[in-house]
Amino acid sequence: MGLFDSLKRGLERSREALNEVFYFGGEVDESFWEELEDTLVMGDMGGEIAMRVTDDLRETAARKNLKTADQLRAALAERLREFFVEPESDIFDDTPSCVLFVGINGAGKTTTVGKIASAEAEAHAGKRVVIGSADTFRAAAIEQLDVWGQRADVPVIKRDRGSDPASVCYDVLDEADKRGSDLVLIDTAGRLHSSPELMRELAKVVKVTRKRAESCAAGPMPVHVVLVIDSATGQNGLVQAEEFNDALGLDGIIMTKLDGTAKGGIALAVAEKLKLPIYRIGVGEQVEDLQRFDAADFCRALVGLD
Ligand SMILES: Nc1nc2c(ncn2[C@@H]2O[C@H](COP(=O)(O)OP(=O)(O)OP(=O)(O)O)[C@@H](O)[C@H]2O)c(=O)[nH]1
Repeated sequence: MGLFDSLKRGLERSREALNEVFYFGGEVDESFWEELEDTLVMGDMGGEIAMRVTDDLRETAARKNLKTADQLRAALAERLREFFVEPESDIFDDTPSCVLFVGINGAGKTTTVGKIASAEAEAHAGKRVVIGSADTFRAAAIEQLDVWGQRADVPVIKRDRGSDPASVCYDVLDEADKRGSDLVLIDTAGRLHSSPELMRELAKVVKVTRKRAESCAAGPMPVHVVLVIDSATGQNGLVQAEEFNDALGLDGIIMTKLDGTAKGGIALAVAEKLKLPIYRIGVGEQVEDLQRFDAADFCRALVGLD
């Protein structure tokens, strides 16, 4: 299945709901606009964005005399596209780079680190990738990363369960520095954004990593903090993103599980509210189920265009 097809399949729920709205017989009337707004709200975009999009589309339709379902669909996809932020560069391509993966429990951090390590090691022969396991809380996370590391032939730097995650990150950077690594991917333990103590611990992890990364032998290594969000968490994903951003200053987002029951709108709500780029999306559990985020494709898939 092509990338666009798997995205389309993942966003099926939103597409089907919008298909019903666009299945109007004759003229676009008041009820069309009401249904459109309701459907966008149900798609996890949030009331404010849904209202803004509907109002703007209504104005565009009147100005450009858009009447057919196809014309309106295309205009909707274009309007939605405007909410997304283009990254200045790709943090996994533009090396040297150290990326810290943060997020709530079970969001898909460990799996995403593994998928990216595999994809980057495979796509670029000679690229020196290293995985750091700073999830010292969940023993299975270390084992999971070991499996991904072996599969991708990428070293995994780890310490015993219960070790201080900030000092693990220091050691990971030390090791990466010695090896002359290009890309350092660090998994952190899942935590609730509502736990001040765990968020403080994470802020320390980020601070220590940044500090050590400044003094790499080959020059300072940029550190990026990426929030991994399970798309199926709906509007709660926005609360998570705001809290993690307040505590850490995020650089970007990765949305996982867009293949499941996700409706997709949360990606848009987070991108719009925090003005952060989405670097990758997860559309399954396997190594190949990770895509670069393409806002135009995403919006077309969301509204049911091919
Ligand atoms: N369907 C689907 N499942 C995914 C995706 N990404 C991750 N998963 C699954 O989600 C579950 C949790 O993933 P993990 O990577 O262990 O999550 P985590 O964020 O590291 O978890 P904690 O360490 O507990 O915080 C696993 O069963 C993964 O296979 C995705 O894009 N699609």
